[in-house]
Amino acid sequence: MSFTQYLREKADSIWQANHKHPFVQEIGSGTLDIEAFKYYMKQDYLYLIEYSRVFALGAVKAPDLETMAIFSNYLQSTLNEEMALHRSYAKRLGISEEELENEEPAATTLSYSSYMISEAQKGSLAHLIAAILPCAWSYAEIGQTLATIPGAMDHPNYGEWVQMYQSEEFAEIANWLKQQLDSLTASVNEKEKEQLEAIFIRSSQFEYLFWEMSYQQRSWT
Ligand SMILES: Cc1ncc(C[n+]2csc(CCO)c2C)c(N)n1
Repeated sequence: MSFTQYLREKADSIWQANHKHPFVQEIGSGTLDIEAFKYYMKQDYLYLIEYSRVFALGAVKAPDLETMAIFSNYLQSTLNEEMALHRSYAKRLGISEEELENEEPAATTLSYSSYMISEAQKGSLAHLIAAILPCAWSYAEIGQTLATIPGAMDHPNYGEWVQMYQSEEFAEIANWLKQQLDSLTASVNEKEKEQLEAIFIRSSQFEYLFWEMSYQQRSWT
């Protein structure tokens, strides 16, 4: 079994809880409260700004030009494609760009993004990837699952979101990160594997907390 498959199995109960979370389920059924979605969009925009910085750190830590170029491509596609969807959604939902950028991070947004940046800064490239892989991989998995629900991709509010995350492009990002982590861990010792597992689990738990925060529209209290 590959290391990333091992991580996926270790985190399975958390990932199942993410799939079953009412925020995710109600995006699929189209019944999610639009105010919760607006709250999510504003917080996720802040999260993606910090996630982009981790891709930039990936380019800094890359061992060769090819890897560096791929991290730089992902940095540009997050800033200009994934975040463009947030900007266009926001406009449609009546949230201005100014409001998006001036949103205050909620406790979970701040702790999740600070956690990723901290692991990315202090660790190796493998640590950096372990921190961001659950984000890319779980969204690809969720997008593909929701896409099988009749009508989910055509829903006036949530259809575009499902279309984006079920796309081949996002599956490719997750697959590339998995391949990198598998090859970087081919010759690392057990102690380092345990550290990477702890990071992967922690980010998977943060994914759960992010759905929960959004569903409750909870900031700091
Ligand atoms: C809390 C949260 N977790 C994961 C994603 C999804 N995501 C973030 S970056 C990326 C890959 C590169 O664009 C993906 C799939 C999100 N939007 N918000």
